Amino acid sequence: MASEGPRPLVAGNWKMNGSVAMLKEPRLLAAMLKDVKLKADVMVCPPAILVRRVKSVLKGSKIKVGGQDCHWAASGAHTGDISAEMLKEAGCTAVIVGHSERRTNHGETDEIVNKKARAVQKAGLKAIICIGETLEERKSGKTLEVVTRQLKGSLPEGSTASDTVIAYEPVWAIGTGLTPTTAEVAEVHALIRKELSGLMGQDGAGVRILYGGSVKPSNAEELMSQPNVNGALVGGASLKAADFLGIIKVYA
Ligand SMILES: O=C(CO)COP(=O)(O)O
Repeated sequence: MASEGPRPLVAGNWKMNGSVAMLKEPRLLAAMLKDVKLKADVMVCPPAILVRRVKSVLKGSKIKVGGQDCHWAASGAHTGDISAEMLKEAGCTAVIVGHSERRTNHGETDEIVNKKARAVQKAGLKAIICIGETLEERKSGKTLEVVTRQLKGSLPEGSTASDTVIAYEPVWAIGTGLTPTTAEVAEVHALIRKELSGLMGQDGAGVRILYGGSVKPSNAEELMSQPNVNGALVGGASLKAADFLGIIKVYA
């Protein structure tokens, strides 16, 4: 049973994967979901260069398209970057910001993530803000402290339930096949909910809190049934329509 709360979101983060040949997967997914009544929103976040093509393949389906990152400025001298406005024009309704791979590989701090999230919200899109502890931080008992600090630092002032999604992704669970226990997931999600209520007031209850990190068809049901887990951010298992469907079906 999926847990109570805001309408869930299952989002697939393709990361730096995808090609024109791979467009058959979202096409297949749209066909498979055509007559399924879902209690969740579904989204795919391909590399920016594929957004328009994925959008066109998904035309007429319920599946939404999101970006994986953006610059905090709307335009300007930022070679190699793209803005939230550009992703919006290409058909995105959300943008992931602060993924741990961006934080680690591109030195993104909470302050940078906050600016990016604000730019996404200003463009009229949903910011999917990622937070999560490293293995070292978990082992030294710092998980709750780290998650609280990242949340407070990365969430723009004035965020609302309709323009904000939080994704809790323990860094050590990403792409490793490892997941926290259900009790550990529930503990962190409860903390995030409490902090959101403190920061946003009543709106905090309506923010979707996704779990991400080695979500697969075989563990999705158990993870998604934890209190305050309102969907998933899926990496590897979102690349094949059949696997992604196996996760989405938790909400069918
Ligand atoms: O980082 C993730 C999604 O953003 C999770 O990746 P995996 O599902 O491949 O572990």
